[in-house]
Amino acid sequence: MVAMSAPSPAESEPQATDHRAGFACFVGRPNAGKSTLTNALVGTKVAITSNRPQTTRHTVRGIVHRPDAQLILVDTPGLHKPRTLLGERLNDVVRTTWAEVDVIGFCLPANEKLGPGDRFIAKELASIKKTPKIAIVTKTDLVDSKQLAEQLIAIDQLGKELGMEWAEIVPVSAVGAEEGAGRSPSGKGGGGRGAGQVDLLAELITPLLPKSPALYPEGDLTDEPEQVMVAELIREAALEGVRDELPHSIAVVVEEMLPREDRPADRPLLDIHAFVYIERPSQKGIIIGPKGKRLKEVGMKSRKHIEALLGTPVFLDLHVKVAKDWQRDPKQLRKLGF
Ligand SMILES: Nc1nc2c(ncn2[C@@H]2O[C@H](COP(=O)(O)OP(=O)(O)OP(=O)(O)O)[C@@H](O)[C@H]2O)c(=O)[nH]1
Repeated sequence: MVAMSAPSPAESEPQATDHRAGFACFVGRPNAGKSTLTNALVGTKVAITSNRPQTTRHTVRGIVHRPDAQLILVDTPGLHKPRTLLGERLNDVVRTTWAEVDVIGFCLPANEKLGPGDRFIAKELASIKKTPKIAIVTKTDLVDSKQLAEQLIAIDQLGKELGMEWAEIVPVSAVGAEEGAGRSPSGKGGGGRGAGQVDLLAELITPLLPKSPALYPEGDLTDEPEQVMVAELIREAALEGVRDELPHSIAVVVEEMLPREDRPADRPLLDIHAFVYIERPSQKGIIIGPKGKRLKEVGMKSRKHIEALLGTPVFLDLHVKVAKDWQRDPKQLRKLGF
């Protein structure tokens, strides 16, 4: 790090010396609201969200640009009991990330009592001494103020029990703050406060980041390759409405993204060819649906999101392929990007 000099009398560029930049990650059990919060902070849909647990596979970085700081968000999968090789690798990814970031945000939903899953993560967090931890109470729009207060106290106590000091305990609602969040709040709490609370969170994280000039060019929202982002959006659409046993069996790989030739400059079209991988032939029918209806819907839905992300019209060509037991096969895992 560059040593900071004493404030110059001219005070010509205070922002340059006070600027901070660094990495933060959100942890918490599945469904705690990590991806939604990442999107709300970044202000666009970069991490996939779903009402199903453990949908986040790739470490998607969202970049928050503020006048005084650049916050790079690393979105990790949930930490859970590993049952497969994939599970083990995901847990390794999580722990490595925790040790490397400047701040950890521990997400705890306001509407669910602290459980064994939260304690398991909190214990692991307590063992990472150096990284400051912020407790983030998510989904505050789903509870009343009494329930929120109880949760804040419980979290404070949990920290004390584990001999861990929270740098902050911050309540947030991402509803109303995120473009595309779309789910309506229950009306119990203060819906619509979302954006302000999310900004406050960014403000509280900023002083915990090291002093540094911006690390990414202004305007960059993520450094994930576009193909990975596109694959995530397709996977999200494919997961919608499928039965519980399927989510872990779906992987998406974008094989090719090419601008269509012979198009006038003002009417470009991007051809995207992607494969939806499943583990067993019996799962094919579920994904494709009667007369291909489901797959068509998946294509239409994800195409809209992809077009919004890339800012260009897209022709999406989706194929379903069986990659037998890909979760247990290291070679297949590598091929699928894990
Ligand atoms: N009402 C409300 N719902 C929220 C809020 N934040 C997230 N949710 C919902 O909670 C569910 C889970 O949110 P995610 O952001 O996908 O949770 P996650 O922690 O990233 O989940 P994994 O990827 O499974 O680890 C989704 O249905 C979200 O719409 C919030 O502030 N208010």
